[in-house]
Amino acid sequence: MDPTTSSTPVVTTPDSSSSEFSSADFTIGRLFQQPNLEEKQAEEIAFLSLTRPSSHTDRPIGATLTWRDLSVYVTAPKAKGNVAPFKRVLNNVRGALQPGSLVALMGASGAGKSTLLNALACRCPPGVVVDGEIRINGRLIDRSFCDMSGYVYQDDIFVGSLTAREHLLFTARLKMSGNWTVHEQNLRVQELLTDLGLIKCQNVIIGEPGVTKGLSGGERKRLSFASQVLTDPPVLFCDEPTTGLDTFSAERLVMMLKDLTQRGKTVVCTIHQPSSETFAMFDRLVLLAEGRIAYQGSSSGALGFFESMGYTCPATYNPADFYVQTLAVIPGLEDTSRSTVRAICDRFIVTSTAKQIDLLIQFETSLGQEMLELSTKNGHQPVGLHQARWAIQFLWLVWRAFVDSYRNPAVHTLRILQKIAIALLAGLCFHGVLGTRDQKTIQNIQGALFILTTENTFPALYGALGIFPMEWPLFLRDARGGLYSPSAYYLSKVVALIPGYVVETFVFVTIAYWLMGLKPEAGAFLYSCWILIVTCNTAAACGTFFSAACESIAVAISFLIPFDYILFITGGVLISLSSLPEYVSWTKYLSWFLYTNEALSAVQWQNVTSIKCDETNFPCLHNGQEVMKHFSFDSSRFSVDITSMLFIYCTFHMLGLMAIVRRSRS
Ligand SMILES: Nc1ncnc2c1ncn2[C@@H]1O[C@H](COP(=O)(O)OP(=O)(O)OP(=O)(O)O)[C@@H](O)[C@H]1O
Repeated sequence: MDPTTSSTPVVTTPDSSSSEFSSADFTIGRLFQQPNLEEKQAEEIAFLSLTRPSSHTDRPIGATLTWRDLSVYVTAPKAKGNVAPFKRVLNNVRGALQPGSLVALMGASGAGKSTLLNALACRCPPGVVVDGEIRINGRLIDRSFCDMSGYVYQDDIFVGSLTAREHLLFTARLKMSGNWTVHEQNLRVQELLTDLGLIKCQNVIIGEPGVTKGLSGGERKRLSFASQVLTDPPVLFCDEPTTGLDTFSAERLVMMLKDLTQRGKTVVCTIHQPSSETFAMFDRLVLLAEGRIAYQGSSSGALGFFESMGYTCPATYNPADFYVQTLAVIPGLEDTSRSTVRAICDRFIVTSTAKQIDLLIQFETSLGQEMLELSTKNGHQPVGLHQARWAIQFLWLVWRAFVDSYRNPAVHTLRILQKIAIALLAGLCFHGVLGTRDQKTIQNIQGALFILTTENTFPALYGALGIFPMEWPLFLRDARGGLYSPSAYYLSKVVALIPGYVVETFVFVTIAYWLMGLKPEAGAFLYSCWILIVTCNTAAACGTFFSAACESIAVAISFLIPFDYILFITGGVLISLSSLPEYVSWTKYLSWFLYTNEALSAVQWQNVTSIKCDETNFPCLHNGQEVMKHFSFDSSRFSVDITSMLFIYCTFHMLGLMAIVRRSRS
């Protein structure tokens, strides 16, 4: 049942002949005329819930969006005395938009356009309070509306190393997997690439403006738009979609939006300074001023309304510019401007257009009530589009992270070269000084082990700090848009980093271990590799936690430095563990430096039964056991050391995950 194709208008508005909303617009009201409402309930509940019908060819149906008594408050900057914690940015506004409308939401800067758009799209940032009713086809909107509507942001954020096709496929897998088969998803991606003129550049890397070359501004915008219309949402919100585009690209984009509305979609755009041609494509206009509605209705009707107030648009003027200028608060003329705005808004409320909007809102509200009763009676709950299962989210996020990683080979090559260089340097410094089993080599061997520990700790620890701050805006947008969960994202990042740490550690240890001349046994070497791989990942887990908990790399570093300093000191090499002061000795249990040193020492000194004693050396350590004891190490704790590191690894990741979940909600 498609309300946009219904043939029987059934509601007559008080002044339908001159109405902004013709009686034919009230197709939704036909439900009230059906004598056998019960028989229609299955269809109507589907209508109410806006769920995607079962087959690919059935598109989601159009939607009427209404809002009334809508006020939005934001947290005002705290003034001295904290008198007004909230500032009202939208003041008791109401309105209605019907399927098939291309709506321009305009007004001067600060009028409240983005705030209204976000409120209607159910995408207000945390801290913004929305008071009032917003309904979609009569039903009060909730979180599921966010999943079933599209939102094209003003600034496009992508993973720049993906191609246009890969980006769309990735988004399709996450957005559509609950309702579409993989084949249908692929078809939809192909269809959009073709329809939006992206076929030519489908295999071009998206790139990052100013950093790596990739898609043009217009192509990026179209790609962003394609991501949002993948699921064919009944309502699409666009925040300044033409900003940054030349006139031709802007017109092309608005034509695409227009095309959507011709298939029954509702498209709402905030828009700044459109050209006359672009503006003419919008069939409905909502003008905001000082958080109030100054006009709402057909674009053509706006000129007449302003004229009736004595504001005539000069013939050579772009009407869009004229409206915005008339409603702007001009610096130096604030009082006059505000009284003009007040007069226009007050006048609009009493026009017949405003009355018809009120009537439509009432119809929608009563329809919503009727449907709610029906669905409650039949046990049907309205549902939105299904989010992909957690495992699918995780797998595709890992895929994206790997693609991103191998498309930046220079970074990996550089890191491996750096590891090789440091391993050669460290290896050469210790070369030839560890071989003879005498008292001097004890210190040299412990020093070599400490170098292995630190070189596999600090690069991973500090290297992980950039993981989240660098991708935070992308993550927030995707997670809040319901594309994937913070846990899937966090764990995908962790998993994607593991192979790099394993390879880098293995390369480093292989070179350094043999060049230094540590215990020449394959078993000892492999054990050492294993210990250091765990160490490297534990250090990275710690860095990942600080990265997730802090808003920038600089803040993370300032917290991390004192933290790693303590761990470093209590690592068992710089100071004998038995002589640590009581009040600080507990920190050694948090130190993976200690666990690594102890485990590596156990491997090196195991089965060392005799160490030469020079008579000048006092005290003399005769065997491996005594060396271990001297450093307050215990070889029997080897498995405890490994388990403790794994425990620290898991704890840091749990804390990191909690931090990312908390921050994504705050
Ligand atoms: N989260 C917020 N915290 C504090 N003030 C806010 C917040 N969001 C919006 N505002 C304020 O509310 C008013 C309306 O903002 P909004 O972004 O909706 O305006 P706009 O019409 O979209 O402006 P522009 O065209 O410049 O983007 C502005 O004065 C803005 O400073």
